[in-house]
Amino acid sequence: MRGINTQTLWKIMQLLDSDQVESALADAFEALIADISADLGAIWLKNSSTSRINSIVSIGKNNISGFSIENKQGIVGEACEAKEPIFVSDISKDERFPGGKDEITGIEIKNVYFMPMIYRKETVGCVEIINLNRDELSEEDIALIHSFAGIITLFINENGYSYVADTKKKVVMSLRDITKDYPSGMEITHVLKGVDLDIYENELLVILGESGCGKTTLLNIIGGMDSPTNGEITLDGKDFSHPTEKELVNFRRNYIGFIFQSYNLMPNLTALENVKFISEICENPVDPAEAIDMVGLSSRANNYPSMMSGGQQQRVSIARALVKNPRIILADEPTAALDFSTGQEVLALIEEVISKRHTAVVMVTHNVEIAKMANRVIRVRDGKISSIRVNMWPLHASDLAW
Ligand SMILES: Nc1ncnc2c1ncn2[C@@H]1O[C@H](COP(=O)(O)OP(=O)(O)OP(=O)(O)O)[C@@H](O)[C@H]1O
Repeated sequence: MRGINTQTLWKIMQLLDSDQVESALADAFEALIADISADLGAIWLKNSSTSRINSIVSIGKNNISGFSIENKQGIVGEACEAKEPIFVSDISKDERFPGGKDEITGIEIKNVYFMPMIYRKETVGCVEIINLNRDELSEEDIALIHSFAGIITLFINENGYSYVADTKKKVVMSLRDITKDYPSGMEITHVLKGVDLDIYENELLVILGESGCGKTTLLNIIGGMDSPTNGEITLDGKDFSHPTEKELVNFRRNYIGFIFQSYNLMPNLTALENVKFISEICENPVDPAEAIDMVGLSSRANNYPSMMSGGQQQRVSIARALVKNPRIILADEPTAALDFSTGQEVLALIEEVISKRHTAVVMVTHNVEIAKMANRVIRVRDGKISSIRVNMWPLHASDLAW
């Protein structure tokens, strides 16, 4: 019988001395999923104080980790209660999956395997393995899943690691099955191939991915600067899939703040004027002087961009985003042009904005260190979200190092 392969074992071993638990769990889980050729999966943990079961790591195209399951409900809860694995070989024939779909994610699944994680007779969570097309899991696959669940259960208990559910998360924007095609000559380039994503109030969502995978395209669609080819968008629960040009302009003006790598300030306007200029075109602005004060630049309010350092210019651009009182701030590589300590100060400011103003910040970066301060990290691969990780213990910007 096949054992856990060296790479998966190595990833699991890394768990033992990792302070980035979700990240290490996700890496180990990703290796297991690849090893057994499964499509998607999630690791769920039980919150011992509420019995709520939350997905803490998910691998695959859907935001499974954004979900939690109320006490004892759902099939994950069923597996946890029964303390027995549940294998559903064809969910279209199982009444627990109405319409032949997973009721939480809406994904069309062929089969799914739930392996409860049991420590000293107590269930601490569940490993879920999802196959979109495959018929059966082999005995070897099941043995691997069992070994994996056993090892991570031990690890989780050794480390006293548990999940505290956040029940108050409010979705600002939802994207469902978003695609984006660009014509290139006689061909069509499929840049986004079905993205599902919820953006929550009061969170830092970091988007990582290789160059050319579609991050900026996704950011542009979230910001209303580009339209998807297909898919649905909801804003505060209302459909926004087919906005008129006027609605789009209003959306960009009032809903979204932008922070760019290159600041994009008007050179002939002072710091305060750059911020005022934006405040005059939106509906519900903050006082521009207050926005300048919030970014710690009151003494520089009358300076022109050329008289300011890169870090100070980026602070002005944050004030300019803030002054709109936006629901979402989009930040495209906001620290890429800054040295380490200035970049860290800018990130600390972004952290403060999220905590004080409850704004969602969606940040694209190539810097994986920054992902450690995110509430969630999504990885885009070849036009799809390949994983979403919930970071239970985000670091403060001041604790980052690169
Ligand atoms: N307007 C466009 N017309 C045609 N192709 C485009 C257009 N915009 C982007 N693309 C293509 O879409 C793909 C994804 O581009 P995108 O800028 O979203 O990637 P990215 O992940 O942000 O890359 P990077 O990290 O290098 O900024 C690339 O192959 C790019 O060439």
